Amino acid sequence: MPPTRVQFSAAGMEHSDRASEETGERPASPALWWVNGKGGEVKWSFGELGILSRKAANVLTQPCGLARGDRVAVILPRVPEWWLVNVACMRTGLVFMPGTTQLTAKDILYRLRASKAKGLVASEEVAPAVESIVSECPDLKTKLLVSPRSRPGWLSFQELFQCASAEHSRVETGSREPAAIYFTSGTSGSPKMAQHSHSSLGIGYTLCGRYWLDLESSDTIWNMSDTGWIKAAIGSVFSPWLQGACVFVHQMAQFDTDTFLDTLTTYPITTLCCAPTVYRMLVQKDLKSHSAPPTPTPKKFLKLRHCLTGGEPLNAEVREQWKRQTGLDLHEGYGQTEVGIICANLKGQEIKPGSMGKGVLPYDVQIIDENGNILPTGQEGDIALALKHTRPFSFFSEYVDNPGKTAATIRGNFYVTGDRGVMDSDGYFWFVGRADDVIISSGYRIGPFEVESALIEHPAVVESAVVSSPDPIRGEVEFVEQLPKTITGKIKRNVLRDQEWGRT
Ligand SMILES: Nc1ncnc2c1ncn2[C@@H]1O[C@H](COP(=O)(O)OP(=O)(O)OP(=O)(O)O)[C@@H](O)[C@H]1O
Repeated sequence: MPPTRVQFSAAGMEHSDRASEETGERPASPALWWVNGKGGEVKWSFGELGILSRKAANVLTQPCGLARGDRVAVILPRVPEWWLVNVACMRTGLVFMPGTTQLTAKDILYRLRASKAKGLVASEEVAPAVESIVSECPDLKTKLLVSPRSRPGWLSFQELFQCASAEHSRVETGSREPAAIYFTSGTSGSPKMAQHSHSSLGIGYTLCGRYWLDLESSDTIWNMSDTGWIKAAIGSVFSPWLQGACVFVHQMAQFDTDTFLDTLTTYPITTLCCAPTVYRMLVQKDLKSHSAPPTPTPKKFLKLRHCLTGGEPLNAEVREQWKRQTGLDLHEGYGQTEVGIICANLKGQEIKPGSMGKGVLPYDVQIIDENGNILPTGQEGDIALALKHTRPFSFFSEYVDNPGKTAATIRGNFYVTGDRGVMDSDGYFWFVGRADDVIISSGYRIGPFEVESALIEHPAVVESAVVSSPDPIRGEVEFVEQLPKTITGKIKRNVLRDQEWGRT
């Protein structure tokens, strides 16, 4: 690995920091470049990130009293401290458990109790929700507030950080030791606690950073994912830093398309990663004046060259409009909290509109039947990953405290994703739907995504969701102002289905 790359775990990171400092080969661009649109700006080199994260590590272990293996819930918006606490947890062997600030008191209670978290790092906006439930969390021993103001009952990150030492001896964590717990989106039920190791995060995202995100140390990636989801680990921590690339963050109070487009014309962002919902909103605007360089328009994107999306299906119509208006392809990835990226449209590969691309390394992706047999190309079945002799190094370790659910993901020699799809004769995968969402009508199996993609072609339809309904004759489509979504922005088809079936 070239010396400009940052290696994880913390041991590799410190070694790499030092080696590249000595040879002067550190990337010119910062490790983290944060702006808030109100004049606030933070730029940290990899060396500064090293020093500051050692201070943060001392805050977590000394005044907070947390120790290797303890679970720490981190509920912060996109503030620079989120990145510090993330690296500090790696250095100290603490298990990082991110959560979005959109969590309600009930959600936080569920997460703290289910995980038996010992520590909590939160921002001011979630402090009242935490205070309303904290008496029901007997395992929680420390609450750390990231805010310029202090608050009774909380330790202050800012105060402790000021006087913390920058000397810290990292914990020598093992490759299979827990590094993080991610709660899944909860699209199909209660969120599950997918536990990742220092190997699955630390090494697992190398290939994704190099090949799907196409990052090099001269790149700057803007990944819009909320800090609470694994997509933030993929696009805002491990994949970029393993390539020595700069992570760009714009902390917007609220997403708005004008600010978004202005950011791309102001900062040298080369790589953009957003949920399909964001692209669906953007293509409603006139983007012609925002094309990629070298088009000489006054408002061109400064450096944008590679656009990515994932998390839910991308309709071919949206991809076409984005390409037509900006001149840029959208490279879709398909993945899961549990195993990272499974299929993707890699740079240089032909994109087949509507397909989520080919299986990516280190996985052998197959379509299988209910008995674990590989199906011929063109036939719909369960999307699965072949398990050879050992569990792939990039796999989650388990669903915490849920051996039944962990075991249910295995069928014969395969890990089953829970999604249905088809592989064509060129090896491209086509998403049909989650196994639970597939609609059975008059004996036919209908993938909701295919119908949704047809509906969205109509100019009056921004987005669509198709679910089954108990009336076999009724075939009408309902027009609504808004679709129910998870806090990640994914359409909750299970809520629509429950409405249709009178289960709400
Ligand atoms: N490019 C994509 N195309 C279609 N579906 C996708 C794509 N990327 C991700 N998905 C869907 O998202 C799922 C993974 O999402 P995530 O790990 O956030 O949990 P979730 O399945 O949404 O939540 P839960 O497991 O709690 O219901 C995939 O299994 C798939 O159903």
